Amino acid sequence: MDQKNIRNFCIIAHIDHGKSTLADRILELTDTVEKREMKDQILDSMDLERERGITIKLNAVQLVYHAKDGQDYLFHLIDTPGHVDFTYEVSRSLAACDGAILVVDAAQGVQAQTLANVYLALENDLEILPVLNKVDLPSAQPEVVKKEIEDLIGLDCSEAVEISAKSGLNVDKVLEEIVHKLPSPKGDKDAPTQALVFDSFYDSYRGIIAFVSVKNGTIKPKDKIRFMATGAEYEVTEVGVRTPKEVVEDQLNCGDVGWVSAAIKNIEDVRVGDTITVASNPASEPLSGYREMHPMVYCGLYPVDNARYDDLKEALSKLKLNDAALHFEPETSQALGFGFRCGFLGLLHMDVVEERLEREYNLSLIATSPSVIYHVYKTDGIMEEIDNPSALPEPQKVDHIEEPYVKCDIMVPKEYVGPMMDLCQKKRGEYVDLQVLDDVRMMMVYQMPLSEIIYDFFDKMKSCTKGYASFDYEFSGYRTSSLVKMDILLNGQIVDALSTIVFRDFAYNRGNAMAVKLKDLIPKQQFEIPVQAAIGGKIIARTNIKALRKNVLAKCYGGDISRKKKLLEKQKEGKKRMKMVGSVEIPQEAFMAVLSMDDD
Ligand SMILES: Nc1nc2c(ncn2[C@@H]2O[C@H](COP(=O)(O)OP(=O)(O)OP(=O)(O)O)[C@@H](O)[C@H]2O)c(=O)[nH]1
Repeated sequence: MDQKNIRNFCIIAHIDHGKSTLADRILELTDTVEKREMKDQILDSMDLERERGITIKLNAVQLVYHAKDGQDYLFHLIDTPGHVDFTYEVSRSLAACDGAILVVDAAQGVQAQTLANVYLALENDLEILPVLNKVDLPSAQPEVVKKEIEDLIGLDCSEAVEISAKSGLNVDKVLEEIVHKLPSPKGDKDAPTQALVFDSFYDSYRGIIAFVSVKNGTIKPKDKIRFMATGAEYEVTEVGVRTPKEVVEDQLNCGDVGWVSAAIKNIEDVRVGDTITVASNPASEPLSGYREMHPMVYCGLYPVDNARYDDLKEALSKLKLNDAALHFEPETSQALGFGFRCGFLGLLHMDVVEERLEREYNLSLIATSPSVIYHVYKTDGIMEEIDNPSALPEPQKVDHIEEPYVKCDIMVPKEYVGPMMDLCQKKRGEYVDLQVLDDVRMMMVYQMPLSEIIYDFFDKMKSCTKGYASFDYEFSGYRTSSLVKMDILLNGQIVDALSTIVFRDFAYNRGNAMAVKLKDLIPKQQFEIPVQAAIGGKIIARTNIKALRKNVLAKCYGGDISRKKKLLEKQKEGKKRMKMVGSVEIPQEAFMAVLSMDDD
């Protein structure tokens, strides 16, 4: 198709404003997906996404639109996630596009991630098309929200289409707007090939498949391609697009968004953000890639069955192809054995990775409590980056510790400013600014320690504002804090995987809350187990898990052996996610206790 009839765009929005629903309607209206195959949120192809109702991965699909001017247009649509943890996916999608549809919920108005995603789109020089969604809702106020978009973002909304992605109202008008208002790709078909790798995944038959946006030149089977960052070369076996089914094509041209298969077996060779060129006529420069993402949150992942260490290693390498923001390196724990220290962009990301490893790679895992990266300045003048509390040097060797801070932008209705300020204060937040956004809302700006945000800030914010607040944060630097390592002892033994780094003034409360929570979570065993929290050898909290004398076989009168077997099986099932540490069996939940305890 003629390059001027191609439109590459993505849909951006705050979480739940209706991106995936709009994508569904667009696929329907363009007959991309047959009616009988249509299901809700069709681009959310992972089971996990459908169950949770959120988009985790970007998804690219090609469709043909017969426009009112009588011409056919080729659209490449990329659906993107809305949650702050997946901003990395969004920024990659944006770099593959020329335009973006900005979906704003006409009842909720502009939210924190609406702004964050618009800024990302502007950084990538994208043309932005504002669309007001959910106008079917009685609470929708499209005119008010349009004004909000104009005032807060500075986008002209005089021609913004008012739609209901749910019913399909006016979605046809959005398609026409895409044709008339978004630009076509600018590249040159005859120039040396430059294709941006924006995603990849591992296919057990074909090897690694790379998703690319071809910015210049072409890619076709038999071409010898070169990954410009790694220098690896492969012969292309097949190219194609997704519609959303995989379709094989003769070649990918400048302006196309599709996949390249080249029997790539070495995971290290394919990096998201790299540029593919053709070795016989190589481009002199790679395309500008993406900002390297640095994980914000770390935790240890260990196989429940130590024998599956190598499987976990392979699974992490494969998953990384599909999730460029995931980092991992081997580590050992006295309590848990061999595993990996993994870095994530946030807690939701961590949760999703763990669940994908379990589902897609059939692993049973123990995850340790999440931690941020601390800068530990030792008395010998050396600074160590510590992402695992148990690796913190002895207190006498530590001069001072710095922790990461983030700048939080919180949008909140006026009546909740008070409770929200209380919450920020409790979380060691430092007030920066308070601005009036419009008649109803304020924007609060705080500097906060990241470690306070990653635990339960989001849930607490939701409950103290009845779900009306939204927030976004970005890393703002390291600051010195009074921090100490808190150890947990079970049966008199320190369990390294349960150590945490806490703010000194919070230590007693946290220690108590942790001991109480562990008492709840660790099942009673044949003997009494003392649970203690300690700082530098000093016990600050203590409780006991009482002994239990439960005989599961007591209920089996007589000699019914099959029933006996069943009961034993059942007991074994229950133990699956348990890890024997010393003489105490600890369930997975206990390692995450810090996330769910109430220490206020
Ligand atoms: N009433 C109404 N509900 C809608 C409309 N569009 C979407 N929804 C609902 O809003 C919810 C969120 O829609 P999604 O399309 O999943 O939102 P999303 O922006 O893709 O969410 P993430 O991918 O998780 O960021 C779903 O329950 C939809 O059914 C609409 O036009 N009207």
